[in-house]
Amino acid sequence: MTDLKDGGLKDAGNPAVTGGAVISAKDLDLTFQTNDGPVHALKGVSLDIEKGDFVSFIGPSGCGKTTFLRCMADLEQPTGGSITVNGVSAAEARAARAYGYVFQAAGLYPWRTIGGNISLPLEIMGYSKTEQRARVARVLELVELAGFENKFPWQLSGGMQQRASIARALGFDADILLMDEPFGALDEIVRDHLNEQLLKLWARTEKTIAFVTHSIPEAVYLSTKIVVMSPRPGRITDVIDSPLPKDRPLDIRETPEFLEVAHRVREGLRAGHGDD
Ligand SMILES: Nc1ncnc2c1ncn2[C@@H]1O[C@H](COP(=O)(O)OP(=O)(O)OP(=O)(O)O)[C@@H](O)[C@H]1O
Repeated sequence: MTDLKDGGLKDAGNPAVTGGAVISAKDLDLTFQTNDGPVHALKGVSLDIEKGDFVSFIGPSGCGKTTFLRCMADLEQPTGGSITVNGVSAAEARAARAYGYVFQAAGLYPWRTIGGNISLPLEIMGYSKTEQRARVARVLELVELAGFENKFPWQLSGGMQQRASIARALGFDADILLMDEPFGALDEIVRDHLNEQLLKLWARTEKTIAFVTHSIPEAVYLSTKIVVMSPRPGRITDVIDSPLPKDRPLDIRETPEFLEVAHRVREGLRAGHGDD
């Protein structure tokens, strides 16, 4: 399922971001043609994601969150509107390896060690062995998996495997990380811990992150901006700029500010349902 070319990150400097949005969608539409007729997945979706933003997408199942992320990654072609990534088309950004993509399932090759999995895209891109080793060590340290390089995926817990998959997506130093429900399959305690680690990683690396989730607390805890989507055809019904400080201990989730944002997200989800 995981295409490593898609999970890779580009090497050269980012193209043409000169102050504008890192990701900019304008009036995006996507209709899939299926045997059962057209499926209208996205309708009139417009959004700007600025450099350094942590943007979460939340909405009911089938509302087009993954489809939108895949449009950013040039893995789906919109049937209307436009999208730019780093100031160029999604296709050009993909060719320049502008982003790392983390899937819901870690998608690690069981016959390769953790280090081997992380270095695979680097190998494909022709990095020297020395450079590969240095990069693997650096990203493993970033996801707090230093020392696990020679383990095989099955020797790691689900949460550790997901961290390894994040490390793989960090290998090329792209400034954009696209994450599709990376922690959806994990239990709550592990998820809390990974949420904390992801925030630290984001603060350290200053990446721009687009993150799909079903969890209101996860969206509110992680994001600088929360995008609420409606049931199909997926539209954006609310964009909430988080008032929470960047530094967020887990117990911030019990503060009135946090609960207020969570309430607004919940209301947005309800209102979206009401439109149908
Ligand atoms: N390749 C495809 N061909 C046909 N229909 C598709 C395709 N990909 C997605 N869809 C449909 O488009 C709609 C949006 O799907 P998408 O996966 O983007 O939703 P989602 O919000 O990410 O859902 P979930 O939260 O369940 O993962 C769904 O109705 C889905 O069945």
